[in-house]
Amino acid sequence: MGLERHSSKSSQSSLSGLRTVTRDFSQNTSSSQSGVRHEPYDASISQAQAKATEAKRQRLKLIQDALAAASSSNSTTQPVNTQKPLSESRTFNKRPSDPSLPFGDFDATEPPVKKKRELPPGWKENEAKTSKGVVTSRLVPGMKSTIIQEIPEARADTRTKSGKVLLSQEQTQILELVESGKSLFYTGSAGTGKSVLLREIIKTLKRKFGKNSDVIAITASTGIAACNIGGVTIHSFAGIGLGAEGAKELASKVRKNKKASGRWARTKVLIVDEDGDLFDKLAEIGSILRKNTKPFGGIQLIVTGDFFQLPPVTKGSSGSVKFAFEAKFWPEIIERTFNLTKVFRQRDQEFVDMLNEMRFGKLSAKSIARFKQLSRPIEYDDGLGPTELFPRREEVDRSNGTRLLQLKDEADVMYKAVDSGAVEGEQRERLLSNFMAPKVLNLRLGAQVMLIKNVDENLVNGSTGRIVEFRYPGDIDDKDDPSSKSASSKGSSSTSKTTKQRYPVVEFLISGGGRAKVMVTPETFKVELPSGEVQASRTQVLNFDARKVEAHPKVVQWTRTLETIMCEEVEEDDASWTL
Ligand SMILES: Nc1ncnc2c1ncn2[C@@H]1O[C@H](COP(=O)(O)OP(=O)(O)OP(=O)(O)O)[C@@H](O)[C@H]1O
Repeated sequence: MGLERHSSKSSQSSLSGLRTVTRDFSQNTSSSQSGVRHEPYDASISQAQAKATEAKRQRLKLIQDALAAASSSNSTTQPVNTQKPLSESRTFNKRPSDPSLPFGDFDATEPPVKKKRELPPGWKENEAKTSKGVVTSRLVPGMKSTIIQEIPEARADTRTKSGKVLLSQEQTQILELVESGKSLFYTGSAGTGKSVLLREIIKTLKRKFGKNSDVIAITASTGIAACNIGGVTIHSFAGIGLGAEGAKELASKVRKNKKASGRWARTKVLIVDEDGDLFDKLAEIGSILRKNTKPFGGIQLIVTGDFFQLPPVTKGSSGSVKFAFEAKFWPEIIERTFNLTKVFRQRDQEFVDMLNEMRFGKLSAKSIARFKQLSRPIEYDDGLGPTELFPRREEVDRSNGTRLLQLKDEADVMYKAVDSGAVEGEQRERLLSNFMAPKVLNLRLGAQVMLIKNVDENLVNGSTGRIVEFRYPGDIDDKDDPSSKSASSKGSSSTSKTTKQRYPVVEFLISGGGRAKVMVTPETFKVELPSGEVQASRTQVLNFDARKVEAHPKVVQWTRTLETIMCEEVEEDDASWTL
């Protein structure tokens, strides 16, 4: 069972005073009572029993009266009844007490009404605020007891019983400004709840516009980011393809596209998640198409993201970076810019400070020493080393190359990608250079590899494994080994048995434990227009993953201009704060 029983001091103390009265009904003499055993009649015994029963009844009546009096003078005292889940007996629980409970008519000669442990609809998770945080009680299906867990607010699920998110003050203020129609930008370091706030913004706007919620355009700069927020890429929304042409040219192109021009016409709020490059172009296109001189044609704009985490991709090594906040129209349209400061993800202030220093690219001597302390050889027992992340592709390639050379078995097996697409020449190369799949991939027996496309629920983008052999397609369908299969999302039929090429057979660690031996065959990666036209595609086998992380001096400078919302929430244990 993956659930622990937490019994923190505070939860115990709030239960003090709660007692269990065990009533023994085996002594019941009432003949009308079903289930009573009938003994042979003995008058003397019967008389004594009747006396004892009467005395007991009197005593219990006194107790009952005393309890009733206590109850009326203190409304938070709960009935002494063990039929209810523990959590319901907590004095801070605002749920009304169950009127069907036999408190007022307590009769020791009557067995208690057998009550099924029933929870009101929606009582899966009931939260009550205490001075220390949020108390969450869960009834775990299949378990008899209620798990009571005290979670500090910062770690608690953000949702209340009604499905509402408990936003912090700064998140709430931004949400209110959005609702009032302001165009704004908000950022914040990792874990400050940007995504949580964005989801609430989207929900609130959908409520605001009701049936007309198609006036809200939710976009992100990458497909993955768009997927996460239920949106589309900004390119797809705008209908500008690659967006390489000038604003006027793009506007006339969009005008010919009914769907795209319709989107521009009806949109009232545009949500942009981490986009920099296209800002001015889109601002102009919007104003041309909507015949409104304001940037974006007067559309309300909500921009979010963290420029420290993901600056715009530069064009070529000498290309200068242009952030959205440097755009010509930025000051004209973005009325307020905010920095979220409350960190929800980490509670350790020292760690938050270290991460924050790292974010700004300025580590103190103390933090450097602490990071060095953390450095140690990594132990792993699954035969797979930890994945290394590098900010630059060149560094990834260099590291992969070195690792390959360290493997003494066999020579490299080389895989050349097959490229195609509607665009050609330099433009296609530029598109392809952003792909995870490389043009040429060298592999070797024993190499550790990572899947870069989802195959099924166990083999997903990011699954790691080791090459155990190279084989020709068809050889892998080993009937004696059910774990063997082909890692093509289209199945092994996409590669002919007569192919001269051998492919790597990788032993992957699969989610939920276990391993699977898989032949990895070519997959196609592509960039498509909303119309479905493939701009560029590459068919290739495997490569490592790497995330680019860089701090940029322009962002450091600009961040100083952001507004922070002064909060009164100063609960010590709650969360950490950052600049
Ligand atoms: N108001 C809140 N109350 C409690 N927890 C919250 C709140 N807002 C966010 N969180 C929690 O904090 C964590 C980080 O939130 P989120 O992923 O939205 O941060 P982020 O700023 O988008 O992070 P990143 O920049 O790393 O993507 C999540 O576990 C989330 O549930």
